Parts: sequence; structure tokens; C-alpha cells
Amino acid sequence: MTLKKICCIGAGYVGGPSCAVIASKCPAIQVTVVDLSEERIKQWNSDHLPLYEPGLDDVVKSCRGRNLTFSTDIDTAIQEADLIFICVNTPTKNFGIGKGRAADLKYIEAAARRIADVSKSSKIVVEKSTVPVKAAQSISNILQANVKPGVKYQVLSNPEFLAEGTAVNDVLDPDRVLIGGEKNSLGKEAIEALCWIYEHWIPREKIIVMNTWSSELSKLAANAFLAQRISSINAISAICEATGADVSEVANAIGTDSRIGSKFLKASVGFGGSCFQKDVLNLVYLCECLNLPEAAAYWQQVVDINDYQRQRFANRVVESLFNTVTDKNITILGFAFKKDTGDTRESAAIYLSKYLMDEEARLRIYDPKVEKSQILRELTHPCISEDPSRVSKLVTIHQDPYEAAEGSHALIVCTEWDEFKTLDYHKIYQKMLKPAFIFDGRIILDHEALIEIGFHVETIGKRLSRKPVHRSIAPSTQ
Ligand SMILES: NC(=O)C1=CN([C@@H]2O[C@H](COP(=O)(O)OP(=O)(O)OC[C@H]3O[C@@H](n4cnc5c(N)ncnc54)[C@H](O)[C@@H]3O)[C@@H](O)[C@H]2O)C=CC1
Ligand SMILES: O=C(O)[C@H]1O[C@H](OP(=O)(O)OP(=O)(O)OC[C@H]2O[C@@H](n3ccc(=O)[nH]c3=O)[C@H](O)[C@@H]2O)[C@H](O)[C@@H](O)[C@@H]1O
Repeated sequence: MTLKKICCIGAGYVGGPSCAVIASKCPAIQVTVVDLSEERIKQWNSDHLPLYEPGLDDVVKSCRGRNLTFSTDIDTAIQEADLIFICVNTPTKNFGIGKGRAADLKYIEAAARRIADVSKSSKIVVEKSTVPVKAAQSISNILQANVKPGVKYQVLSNPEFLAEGTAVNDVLDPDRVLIGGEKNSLGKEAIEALCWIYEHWIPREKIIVMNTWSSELSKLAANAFLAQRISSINAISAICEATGADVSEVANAIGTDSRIGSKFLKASVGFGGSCFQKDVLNLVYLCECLNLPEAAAYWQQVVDINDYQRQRFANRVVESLFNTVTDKNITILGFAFKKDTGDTRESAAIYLSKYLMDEEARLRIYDPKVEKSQILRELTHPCISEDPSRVSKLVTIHQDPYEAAEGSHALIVCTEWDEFKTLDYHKIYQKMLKPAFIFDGRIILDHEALIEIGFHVETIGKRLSRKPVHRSIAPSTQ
């Protein structure tokens, strides 16, 4: 089967980059990415794309207006397409049954109903969003219940594994592509059609075909395993801090075992991003629904350790600053959930800011890629601040790291931006109040050099020798 036109519903972090790469690699296919948000589509059609992603500008510019279109005309794009990717958001439900754990599937259902309402020809519908197992069944049920004469649907699962900050490369050169579908002849035909798209640039042996439910579960399992590694090394970091072991040395030692592997063993102030917590909780909820409480409790610990790590780090900041941060100036370097993205969803910096605002600290925040309005939106969210007016009282956003450090008692590295490694820390030291503290939540700075300058340095998973600083005898917060 040859596909001439494809449509992608959802122009977000997944739909935009993945379909831009498809368009660039398949010049004979017309790719239309649609979204309900006029603002987002306007940005995709401008020089200022709605998300920062290295290499994305070039890919989009190379095919936008040729075989890549961004549009709010959802119905026309669906009607004309042979194949439709569903890339809408699947956030954690914050109300009703499964609140705080289950994925909210209302956007998936709305997309499926829209396809059913407007389609006049047969479609392959590809679920790319991350969903609970059996979501493809719900999509299929909605489509079949509303099917028009002569129209046929095949639903496939094709989860996305790209990571933000490396999205373009991840789609260009993935470890694997997963496709789940039915084993009957129509199912196989649909799987072949989707394989044909990917085979424009990905070797066939990297495309793994399986049943739909395995494919859906593999996505949740992959994210749960990745998050579990971070929580595991973060749990080890707590032992390191209590004993004098060094978590980076431990990670290096265990990572050289080829059965364990060296990736995703970087201890940190906690994982962030829109998916790890959401998908692990989704798995927890799935286990609960399947009456598997022990499995649910196991995966719940991955999220609990992440909360513990963030709180533990915040406590260490307060304790080190003589057990009070009230009215102290604290500079936060980095607000994105990781480097090379402007995305702040579930960023550890948000939670750290919350804990410090609860202690009435004054925050001076700098991030090279996150807009001021975005930081304020995160901090004034009702889950973070009960009284948003306190945010304007306690928080200032800065365009320059040196300005942000001016008059500060402490500086906290929350995001591992490369530029933080090469700042002029002599200059920063001069601008700060003494004793000047640095809390390296990402283990990226040269701690010995900072101690030499005169800083009091604290980091994750390691006790640092330091010049003595007077400590108060007030009770510890830990
Ligand atoms: N962000 C990431 O790095 C990754 C995300 N995923 C998964 O991909 C899915 C999408 O994630 P993101 O792209 O980050 O979300 P996003 O929130 O950036 O984008 C989703 C877009 O879908 C649009 N939308 C929602 N309902 C719609 C409808 N009925 N019709 C048209 N547009 C609609 C929204 O307006 C939004 O622009 C989620 O399930 C996520 O778990 C998977 C791999 C990586
Ligand atoms: O489903 C998704 O949304 C995606 O989730 C993650 O990608 P992403 O969240 O974009 O970024 P990661 O590189 O995985 O980082 C997630 C968080 O973990 C932190 N992290 C990562 C690695 C590590 O060793 N230590 C650590 O603290 C990062 O700083 C970040 O806060 C997965 O890596 C992708 O494969 C997946 O497709």
C-alpha cells in the first residue's frame, strides 16, 4: 500500500518533531499536522517555533510549504489522509476516578470521535500518544460504532521513544520502532503501510512488530524502567551522602557491568518532564485495576523516591543556610526539566522553588531558554502556590546569570545546561553575600575549583571537604 497523505492530530513535542522528520525523509508524502490551538499552529508557521529543540528549525524549514503543513483545519486533514497519527496529550487525571494516577484519555477519545465523524474513506489510525494497555481497543470501538458505509479502519499502536532535547536525532536514528497491530490480513496490510513510511530512513531490522497490547505496554514499561534507574541511583545517593561514598564513582563502577549499562545512572535533584511520573503512575493505576497491589506498590516507590530526593535536597539547602532561608536571596540556575529544552513540565526546579517559597525565601531565577511568563505560570499554579500574590513578592526572573547571582546567599543548579559549567564563578563569588553557597543539584560543576574560590559547596551523593563555615546549633530540618 502506498500512502500519499498523512495527518497528525496534535502539534506538540511529539507530533511536531516526528512529523517534520517524516516529511523531510518522505518527500512524496503530504504531511499535515493539525491542532486545536490556533496559537500553536501560528507558531509552527512562523520563524519562532513553539518549542526549542536542537536541529528542529532546519528540518521544519526544509519541508514546510513543500510537503509539510501546519493547520487548524482538522476535518479536511483527516478526510484527505490515508493514515492518521494521534499525538495528543494524555495527562494524569486530576479529578474523579483514578485521580492523580490514571491517564486522562479525553483528548484521545475526542480525536477518535472526530475521525469517525468526518471520515469518508478508509483510514489507518496510529496511536502514537502514550496510553494505558487496551486504549487501542477503545479507539477501535469508537470508530467501528460510528463507521460509514464503505469505510474501514485499522488501528495500530506505534509508541514514540524520543526524548526532548534530542528529539530530532532520536527520530532520525531510533534504537527501534515499535508497531503493534492485528495479525489478520487487514492488520498486516496496515502494519506494512506504516513500516513503509519508516523504511524511508530506518533499517527494517530496527522495526519491531508485535501485538497491540504488547506494544502499548512496552512504552509504559520502557519509561518505568528508565525512571526506576534514576530513582535507584538517587536512593544510592542518599546512602553516599550519609557515609562518604561518592555516587558518581558508584554509578561508574556499576555501569561498567554490561548487564547494567552506564546510561541513565546520573544522580540528580530528581527526574522531571511530562512523562516519567505520569507514565509510572499510569502503570501503578493499571496494576491496581488488575488487582495486582504488590506490583502497584513496587512502581509507586519509583515516584515516591523522586519526591523524597527533591525534598531531601531542599532540606539540605535550608539546613546548610543555618536552618533558615527566610528573606534570603537564593539564585536558581535552570528551570527547564533538563538541558536543551524550554519545557518545564514537572521540572524539579518547580518543586524546589515551592519548598523554598514555603520557607519565605526570595528566589532569583535564570534559565537560558524558558520564558519569564512560563516560569511564573508554573509557580502560580494552584498546586504550587495557594496565594499567587506571594510569587510576585518572592520571585524575580533574570535574563543574565550574573545579575541573578547579585546579592544572593546561595546559588542552586537545577538544570544541567552546559553554559553553567563555564560561568565566571570568581565574578559570581564577588557578587554574592558571604559565606557564599553553591548547591549543585546536577553534579556538573568543578567542586574543587569552587571550594578554592571560597564557596561552600554541596552536591548530590557526595560529601565535599570544605573550608569551615560557622554552623548554627538550631535543630536540623532533616
Ligand atoms: N513529550 C515527549 O517527549 C514525549 C511524549 N510522548 C507522549 O506523546 C503524547 C503527546 O505528548 P506531547 O507532544 O508532549 O504533548 P503536547 O501537550 O505538547 O501536545 C499535544 C497537542 O495535542 C493537541 N490536542 C489535544 N487534543 C486535540 C484534538 N482533539 N485535536 C487536535 N489537537 C489536539 C493539544 O492542543 C496539544 O497541542 C503524550 O501521550 C505523551 O505521553 C511520548 C514520547 C515523548
Ligand atoms: O515518553 C516520553 O516522554 C519520553 O520520556 C523520556 O524522555 P524525556 O522525559 O524527554 O527526557 P529524559 O532524558 O528521559 O530525562 C527525563 C528526566 O530524567 C532526568 N535524568 C535523566 C537521566 C539520568 O541519568 N538522570 C536524570 O536525573 C533528566 O534530567 C530529566 O529531568 C524518555 O527518555 C524517552 O524515551 C520517552 O520517549
